[in-house]
Amino acid sequence: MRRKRKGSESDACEDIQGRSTPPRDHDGTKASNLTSYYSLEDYNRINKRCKEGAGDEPVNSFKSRLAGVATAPPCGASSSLVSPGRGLKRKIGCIEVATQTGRKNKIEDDYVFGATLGRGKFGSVSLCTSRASGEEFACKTLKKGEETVHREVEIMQHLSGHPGVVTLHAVYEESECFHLLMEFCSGGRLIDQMVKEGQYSEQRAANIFKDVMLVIKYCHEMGVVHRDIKPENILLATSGKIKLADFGLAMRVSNGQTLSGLAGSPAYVAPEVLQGNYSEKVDIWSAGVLLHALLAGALPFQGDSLDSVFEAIKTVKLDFQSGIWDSVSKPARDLLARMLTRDVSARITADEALRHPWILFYTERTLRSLSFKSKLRNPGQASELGRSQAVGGSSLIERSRNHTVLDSSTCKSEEDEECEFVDALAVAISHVKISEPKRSRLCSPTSPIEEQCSANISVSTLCRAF
Ligand SMILES: Nc1ncnc2c1ncn2[C@@H]1O[C@H](COP(=O)(O)OP(=O)(O)OP(=O)(O)O)[C@@H](O)[C@H]1O
Repeated sequence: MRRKRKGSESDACEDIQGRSTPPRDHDGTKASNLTSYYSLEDYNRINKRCKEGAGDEPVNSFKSRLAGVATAPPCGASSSLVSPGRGLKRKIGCIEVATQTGRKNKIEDDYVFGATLGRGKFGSVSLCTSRASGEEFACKTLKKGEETVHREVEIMQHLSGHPGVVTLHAVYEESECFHLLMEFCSGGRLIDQMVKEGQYSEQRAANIFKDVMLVIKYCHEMGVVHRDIKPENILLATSGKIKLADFGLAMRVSNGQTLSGLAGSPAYVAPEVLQGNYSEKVDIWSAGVLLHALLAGALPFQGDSLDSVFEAIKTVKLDFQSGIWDSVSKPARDLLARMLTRDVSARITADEALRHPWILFYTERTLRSLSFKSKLRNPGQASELGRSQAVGGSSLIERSRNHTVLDSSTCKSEEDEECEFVDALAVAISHVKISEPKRSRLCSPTSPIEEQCSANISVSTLCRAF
């Protein structure tokens, strides 16, 4: 499975058993113990090694790398567990012509390498510029020998074309490595924006979240479970639109098939992953953690060590009724509760999340359609009306918190279609049942998590949280 990360295995072993201070990131800055510094595979492998004692098997042996490998069905007929020696060439047979073109050339013949954009577990990502067109790309260089490399390439190719997925343009093969030439996302990572900006307004959170759910829905429809949804893996295009990246842990599944094996990032991992048998719903849980972070400015499940984070994921009862949640609308909290439920069958699907009243209310299409109708009706008043609707939008949610329906007399005309539409939406939202999570969905209740009681989440809290 995944390669050994920074630091030695023995350091990590001590660290996991009694760590109170977070490890240092590759650039020397202190990383939070909730960053995804250790992947679950690292944890699984290190824990196993801690139990078995050092020296049982070489760290990078195939078996040790498989310690965290999901026993998912293979990625298409061509991706069954072939011997690594057969390499990408065999796999590339299922990859479209466009990505094969580079294989004949050396990447340096076609592109000039620039600054390093980031480093991950598998390798580094650099900016590179096309010699022919001057166009910029991101190039991920991966050392050979990892089965996941093949899977990542194949899945990226399988998903390429969707506006929410980082496009894979070409793959160059060298004796030691593969270069994945991808679209360059100049806006950086969502996590960095979140740390900088802190808590998001509901409207902003809903718009980002909707795009995330659209791409998750697409992945699931395409039979792909990402397994590592987190803001570190959500990049921003120049346009500001989100792009899902890093398919290194993604797996293809066919209808009804389940996955097993520890995979993901600790703070975002679904409880059923820790239990060992799971489905695409794990992406919904992780997206719920992301939504929590956007709205509250902090992660829902925290702890001083990986074990305590996992314990929180399995047992903490989230309390959306007080503290910071007083200033968050009930529909938003309702959506969160439906995503962060431990009862997998009760957890909503990506499609259901996209049809949730909170998303419908806040997202661009709804607001744009209102404003468009206004323009058609009364061009002179269009912008004014658009403004008042946008303002009315937040008060509407505000009112729905108190189960009050927008009073149509506040609008200019009773027959005004926009008012009817807004009212209908208000009714829908005010009828959203914000039920307490069912007892059966919860593990033994513990005290509500601390950050939910803190109304003022500062950037420093965020830095710690992430
Ligand atoms: N298309 C891209 N455009 C711009 N930057 C990118 C792009 N792809 C990756 N990066 C940068 O490189 C970093 C590492 O990339 P990526 O997450 O794909 O690698 P990885 O080895 O799989 O990482 P991880 O350790 O998180 O699993 C990203 O966090 C991001 O900062």
